[in-house]
Amino acid sequence: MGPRGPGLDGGRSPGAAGDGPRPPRRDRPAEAGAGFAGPRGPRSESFDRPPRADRPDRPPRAERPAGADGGPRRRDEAGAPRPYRPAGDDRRGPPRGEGQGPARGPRAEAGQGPRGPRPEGGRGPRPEGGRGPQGRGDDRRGPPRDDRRGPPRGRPPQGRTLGLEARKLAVDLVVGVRKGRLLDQLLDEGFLARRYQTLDARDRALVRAVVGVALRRHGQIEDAIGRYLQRPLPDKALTLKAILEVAAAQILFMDVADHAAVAIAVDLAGADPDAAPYKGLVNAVLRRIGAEKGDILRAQDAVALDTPAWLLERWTAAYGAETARAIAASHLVEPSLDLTVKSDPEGWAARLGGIVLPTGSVRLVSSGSIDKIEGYDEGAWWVQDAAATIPVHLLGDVAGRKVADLCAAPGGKTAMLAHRGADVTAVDQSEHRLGRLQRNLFRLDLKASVEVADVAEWLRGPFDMILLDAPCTATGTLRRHPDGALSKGPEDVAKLAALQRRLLDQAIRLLRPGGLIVYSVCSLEPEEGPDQIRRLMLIDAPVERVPVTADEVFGLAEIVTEEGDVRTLPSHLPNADPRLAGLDGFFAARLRKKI
Ligand SMILES: C[S@@+](CC[C@H](N)C(=O)[O-])C[C@H]1O[C@@H](n2cnc3c(N)ncnc32)[C@H](O)[C@@H]1O
Repeated sequence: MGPRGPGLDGGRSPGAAGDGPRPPRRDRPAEAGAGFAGPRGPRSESFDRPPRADRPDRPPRAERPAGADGGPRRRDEAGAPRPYRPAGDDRRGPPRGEGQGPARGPRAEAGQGPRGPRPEGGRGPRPEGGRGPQGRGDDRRGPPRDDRRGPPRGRPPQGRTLGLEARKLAVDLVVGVRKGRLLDQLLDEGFLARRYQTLDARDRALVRAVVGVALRRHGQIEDAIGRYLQRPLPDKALTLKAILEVAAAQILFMDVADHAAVAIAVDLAGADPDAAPYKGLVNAVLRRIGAEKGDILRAQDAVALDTPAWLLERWTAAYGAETARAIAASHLVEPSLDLTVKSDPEGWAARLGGIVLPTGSVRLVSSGSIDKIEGYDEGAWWVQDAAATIPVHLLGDVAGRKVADLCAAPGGKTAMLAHRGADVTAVDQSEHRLGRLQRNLFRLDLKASVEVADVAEWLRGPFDMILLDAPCTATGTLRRHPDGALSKGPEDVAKLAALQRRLLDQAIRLLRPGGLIVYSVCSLEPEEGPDQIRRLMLIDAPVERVPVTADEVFGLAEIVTEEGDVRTLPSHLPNADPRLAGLDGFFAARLRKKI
């Protein structure tokens, strides 16, 4: 399947077609532009590097708000992103979803907004006595009462610089995604990845949280910014736009004090030669968003704004309007962390504070680094969406069978196959990703033969069974990879469908007569799923479908199609707690090679 996650390590497929740089998608015309418009009023209108591994085990450290007065500080002025609570910490409840309304209304008290930019290069001492950061203590609880009145006079002011590097990196990552790169790639290799690695765990968590919200809610954020611009910002002003978006993400959706978000954005604009002339605009627009966020959020149709129109249209055609909206709505919620455990799911669920899903996966409201979760070091489990386990289940008993896992990295399915006793050969064209697969297998104490190869040209076998988890558009994993909504376009569907055809034809050649093949993709697009199987039937390929029954998929009758294939949707597996709901959108079909 195409890039998606979290896999064992949450990595995505750099090698997948359609992943290359592409101009930013602009499927919504700019509605407003450069030049502050003033208030218009709301329109109605790992295995080794886990995906969300470093969500904070505590919220990021507090920021000292720029230009803050010396008045008492409220608990929520700390820079902790609201929706990204640690597991088991239910003090704030789930992140806001569609129709849940704004997080909080505009602050009523005076003096909470930003005072405007500090003098250029303003990292130095403030004229007024500043309050220091809350430090690295557990700032979920806020500072001791007395601290809220600010630090003693003369304490060096530093709050504004706290979190600055994290925000700067968040801005650069958003720019990278807008240029067509995948977020996981950017965090995996290259200059931005190195900057990311130099941050401490909490700042890394902050970066991921801010970027995640900025991408997941990109449409609402663009809409909010557009309300206060008279003319569109220049096309090339990617950094300026990202500065606004990153700050607006915090103001609209996270538990970050508005003035802190505004002040840091103004600082970032001031430090960028192209954005510096717009410092005043940044300040004014963000302050208006802060003041009117309640009205803005109430007026927005989050599903329509945050879902690319081409995808919503496709899903409506494929699944109907109601299901299409349900799919899109599930993308607005940060997904759970699913673990595939080697044994004793109930025991692990109890130890980790999770629930056991019908698939046997353990589901957690995750936070913190996954390598800090109990059982990681001993290799008791790996990260894998519950839906991603289904293709291996469809192969049935694999013990002692010669199985080829084609397009295997980072290896979630390889691990399942090896753990079930198969003699596995894992093939992938990405050496880098196979390195991760091998590290993951090592941690799990599992074994597989590994080969770097283009599956379309790989000649081995014959195999008793084949799993082809083909590269795809990954539109079924936008919950986990919201950047996919910005980096993919309709042309990718056709491009990847052509690649899938070639890989599928080759996979059938590698299978022994009577052998089983499971074809899977994490795409919601019919061309990448059922249409591939339909084509095989039409061309009279030497395979026949072996229909899946509900019993084989844990009684989940809703995921079995009329033809006997599996189709999971992000809106499946509902839960009263939206953080525990959903499945990645997978398609899987089982075929037997004719004798
Ligand atoms: C989503 S990933 C597979 C995930 C994996 N099966 C798992 O469960 O962890 C798709 C993989 O296909 C690989 N790939 C893409 N085109 C390929 C080709 N022509 N030959 C071999 N591998 C390819 C990518 O490098 C990527 O690792």
